[in-house]
Amino acid sequence: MAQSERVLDLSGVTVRRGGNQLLDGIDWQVESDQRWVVLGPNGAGKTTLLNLAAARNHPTSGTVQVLGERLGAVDVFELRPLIGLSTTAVAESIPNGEKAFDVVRTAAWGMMGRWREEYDPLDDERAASLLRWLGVSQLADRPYGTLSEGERKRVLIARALMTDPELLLLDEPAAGLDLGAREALVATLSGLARDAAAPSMVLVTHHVEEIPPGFTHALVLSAGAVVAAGPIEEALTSESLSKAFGLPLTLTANGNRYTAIAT
Ligand SMILES: Nc1ncnc2c1ncn2[C@@H]1O[C@H](COP(=O)(O)OP(=O)(O)OP(=O)(O)O)[C@@H](O)[C@H]1O
Repeated sequence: MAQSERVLDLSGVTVRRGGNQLLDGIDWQVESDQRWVVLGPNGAGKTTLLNLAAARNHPTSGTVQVLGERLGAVDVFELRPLIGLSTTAVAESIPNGEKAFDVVRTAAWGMMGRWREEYDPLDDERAASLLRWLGVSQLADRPYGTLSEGERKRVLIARALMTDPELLLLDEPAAGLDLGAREALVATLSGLARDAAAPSMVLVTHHVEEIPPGFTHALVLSAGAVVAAGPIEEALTSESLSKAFGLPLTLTANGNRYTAIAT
């Protein structure tokens, strides 16, 4: 994309469910050349926010525009193929017996498992090259249920990229990975973040150590409200993290990686 375009535009967004206020007056804009990390404690509303961005949920009040289309005034089934999504809910919907190759390939049809759909050779090539790019092409014929957590995460990111989306949403992609697998995934996502041809990205995480270099912006959430949002070096600070997590934290930047500890 030569020129930056607005891919997400949330204005005064509130989400209420079952008497709970999940999001409270969120204003947030994401441009196509930005890569955002969303941080906050358990229950802050991160997944709720990602589900709005994924056109999987609607706000109770306020407006959400995704890729220039307003939720509530657009057929979400036309919008969803433009959005690559990797979440626990997606991971849990994949049949265990599905081959890794088909986990990726079925995204072309917006399906979770193979049925009677037909694929053209371009779909096959794309699925194979994504598995290769994520370093898991040797697993193409393995049933999804037999993959390790780290292997699954990579296959799910390949699946999220299958439709060549304009927006890529990753919910805790490094959760459950061992140190080596986490570092390898951070490096892969860093490469993607720095690729000008890659989609706009929003990555939800609990841990600053998991922020891939190349991510440009941060949104810090707490109790459904924005604590800080903007360029990562301005929004991600000891102060914003301490406020969000409710304890004194010191954030340290080591080159282009971060650590945070209680002080
Ligand atoms: N359908 C619902 N009805 C009532 N409360 C809900 C509903 N869905 C989510 N919540 C509550 O809304 C809050 C925000 O949930 P959400 O999953 O968005 O948080 P999160 O930041 O992703 O949390 P975590 O880091 O633990 O995954 C939580 O307190 C959750 O219990």
